[in-house]
Amino acid sequence: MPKPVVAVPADLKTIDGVAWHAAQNQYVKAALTVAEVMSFIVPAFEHGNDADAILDHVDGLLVSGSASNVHPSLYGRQAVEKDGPFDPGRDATSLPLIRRAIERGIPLLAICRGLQELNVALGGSLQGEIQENEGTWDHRSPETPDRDEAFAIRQSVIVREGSCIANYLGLSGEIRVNSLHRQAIAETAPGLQVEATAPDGTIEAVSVIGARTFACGVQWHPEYWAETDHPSRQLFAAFGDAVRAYAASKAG
Ligand SMILES: N[C@@H](CCC(=O)NCCCC(=O)O)C(=O)O
Repeated sequence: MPKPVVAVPADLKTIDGVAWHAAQNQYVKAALTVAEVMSFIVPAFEHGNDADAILDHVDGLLVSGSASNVHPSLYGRQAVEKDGPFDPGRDATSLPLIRRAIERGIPLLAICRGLQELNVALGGSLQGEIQENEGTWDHRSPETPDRDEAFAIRQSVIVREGSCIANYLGLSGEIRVNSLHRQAIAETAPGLQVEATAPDGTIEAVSVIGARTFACGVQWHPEYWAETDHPSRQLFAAFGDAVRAYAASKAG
């Protein structure tokens, strides 16, 4: 069977004054080396993308992290300056892909911003600057130019017993993860169940209730240490297995 392909929504970024549709290497590399799937980077157009036309040609959907934030208007709030930076093209591409992948039973792994997009796509809401809330940790990365340091594994997360994530990891209870976010789920979407939380109560993982296949979002970054960190590797390997199963089912 040919190597399966997953869609990866790009970010729309300006690099040296030029607009690029780009995905970070760490996500597509983990997809290739650990999930053993290829990535099809989807341009982040605000108008004109056809989610079904894209999903007809792939076997999974991998929604990556990004320093940009989902626009608050998508979950019923007025945007204020500190809610940015925004990427409306990414929002307009990811949310329809997420909804249709779930409806069509196509495997979905959503990471960090991707978990936030999953929650908004299904009708939930987000909160910003969570570190300013009383009793909430600072989940942002340390100020450092060193990416390994920024993505260092440094935070506890409690995986709920009997959850999908626990099944994929082969364990429940405390795991250690990295953390690079200042937003988090406020209201969990109706179709999602909480799979893991940080000791400060921050939601760290969700899954789609009744999903026909792998359909999870995590607030941490399993892609970054996917080759060396056990829970990270387990998650990407399980996603890859679900993608291969879906591809095989399409082949009939
Ligand atoms: N912007 C959102 C989501 C955070 C996120 O996806 N972080 C990824 C790390 C950014 C990078 O690659 O440098 C939030 O802040 O909650």
